Amino acid sequence: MSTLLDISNIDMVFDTPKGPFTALKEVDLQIKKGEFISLIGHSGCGKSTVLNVVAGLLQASTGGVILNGKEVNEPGPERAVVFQNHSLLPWLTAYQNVELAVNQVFKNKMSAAEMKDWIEENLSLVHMDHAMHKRPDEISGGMKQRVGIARALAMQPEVLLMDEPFGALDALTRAHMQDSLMEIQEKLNNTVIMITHDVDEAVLLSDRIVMMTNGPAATIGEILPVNLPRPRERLALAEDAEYNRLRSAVLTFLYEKQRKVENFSNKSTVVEKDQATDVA
Ligand SMILES: Nc1ncnc2c1ncn2[C@@H]1O[C@H](COP(=O)(O)OP(=O)(O)OP(=O)(O)O)[C@@H](O)[C@H]1O
Repeated sequence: MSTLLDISNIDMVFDTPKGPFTALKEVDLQIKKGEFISLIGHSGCGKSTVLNVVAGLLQASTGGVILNGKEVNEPGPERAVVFQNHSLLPWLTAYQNVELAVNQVFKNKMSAAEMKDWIEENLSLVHMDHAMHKRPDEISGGMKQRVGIARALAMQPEVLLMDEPFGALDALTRAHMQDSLMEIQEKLNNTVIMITHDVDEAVLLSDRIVMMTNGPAATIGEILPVNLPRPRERLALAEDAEYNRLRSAVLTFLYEKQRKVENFSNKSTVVEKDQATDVA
């Protein structure tokens, strides 16, 4: 299959008071339609910078991003972003938050009745149809993230960009959200780039895991294809030899090949291999 999104040889240099800072160096990645890509790497390596360049929120210093043959240089609804913190408008209901995005994209293309059906369809896809007339302060963190995902999906983006979408959720809610996302993915075959710090989440959800080296001048260190059959079921996978091999490969990359020395109160500490599966 041909490339949908071409992240072509990106360098990102930020101007800082101390002079130019090279955050990314020669980041090159081609993504096919329907692929689920995870970006993983230690804190500060440049994952959000990559995502922001694809979103059109940042302009690369060298190289660029091509989506469907067109260069990306500003934000657009064909690249919807889901952030860690839902970013819903607090005075609007779940329905109205999704409506705002749908209006932006489909105003002259759908009738009022079609728009209503479409909004409701997307809210039901994320299992939020029962609470669609509630405001963000009346629903849980997980529910807010569901609305954020519905809002992004309702724009029918060509690429869904997710920056640690479940990072602020408790483990159980997070597992539910991962299952929902796999279910949606199976139905819609979205093209997704997701930043995560969670090794299990990366293996469970991805077709490929893109592992980034530490900055400055961070780049793609290794790409791990995940060929586990779908649908994937977390309990069965816990015992699966291939799942565990992939999980170990990511951990080895992060904690051996890209071992990171942290400075806590003037004391150097190395984040050890078996400490956790959440990347520091
Ligand atoms: N606007 C900016 N100006 C200067 N430096 C920046 C800017 N944005 C990011 N950086 C630097 O670029 C590097 C990469 O940052 P980025 O936020 O992309 O990392 P990250 O991998 O997403 O981190 P985290 O996992 O902690 O969210 C960091 O060293 C950061 O301090």
